[in-house]
Amino acid sequence: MKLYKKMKLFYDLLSQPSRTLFIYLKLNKIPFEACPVALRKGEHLTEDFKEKCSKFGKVPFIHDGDFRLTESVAIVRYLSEKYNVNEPLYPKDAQLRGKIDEYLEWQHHNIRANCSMYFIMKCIEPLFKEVPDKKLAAFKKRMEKSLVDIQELFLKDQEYLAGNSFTVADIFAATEIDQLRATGYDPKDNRPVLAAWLDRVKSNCEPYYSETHEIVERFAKKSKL
Ligand SMILES: N[C@@H](CCC(=O)N[C@@H](CS)C(=O)NCC(=O)O)C(=O)O
Repeated sequence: MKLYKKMKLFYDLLSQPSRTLFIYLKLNKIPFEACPVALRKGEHLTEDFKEKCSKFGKVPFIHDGDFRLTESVAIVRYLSEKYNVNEPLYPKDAQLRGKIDEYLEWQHHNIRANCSMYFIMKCIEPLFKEVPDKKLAAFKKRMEKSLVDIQELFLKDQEYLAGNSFTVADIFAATEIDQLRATGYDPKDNRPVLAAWLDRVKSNCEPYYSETHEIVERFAKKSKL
């Protein structure tokens, strides 16, 4: 009998792309061994970690036997090919996939950069140094511009980011946008289009959405105290 080793996913649920991959794997019923890495404890900062685990010293990453891969978007593409689970979250159809990839390329310098920088300025940097109000305001402005773009450039005439079907692009975006609640900022406020989309994405991902966002929920509650 041939014994297959399960792929290992290294992640921290406080990391947006980690939550995306966790949800993606669960929705596609791809078996994996969950290997949490506690970023807050600095478990990823050692040279040993970089050499043996992830050359970039970041999560998420996978070990699939001897094969190691970092970068969440690259991992989704690898998994969709390896497990042939393209439909419906990352369809093979050239035009459908083109639209998903359009968002995935756009997000790096927009939603990903601007929402995570606001989170860092509001929740992480103050643990080490004072963040001037002016600096925080500048990051807030960029983050809000990205939210406007999501509504106006992507959701104007369609239900989801890449068309009228729920895809992996929506999972990537929702995990970034929802994390803003941990800073005490509700991205749904005064944005009915974005709010309705976020609710749709969440219900497509349940029960894994709630499972992976428990930590965001905890931060959000704390931010209101
Ligand atoms: N582009 C990467 C981003 C990876 C990344 O920035 N991970 C963060 C958590 S969200 C991390 O591990 N940060 C630890 C550090 O930079 O020390 C991906 O999509 O996988």
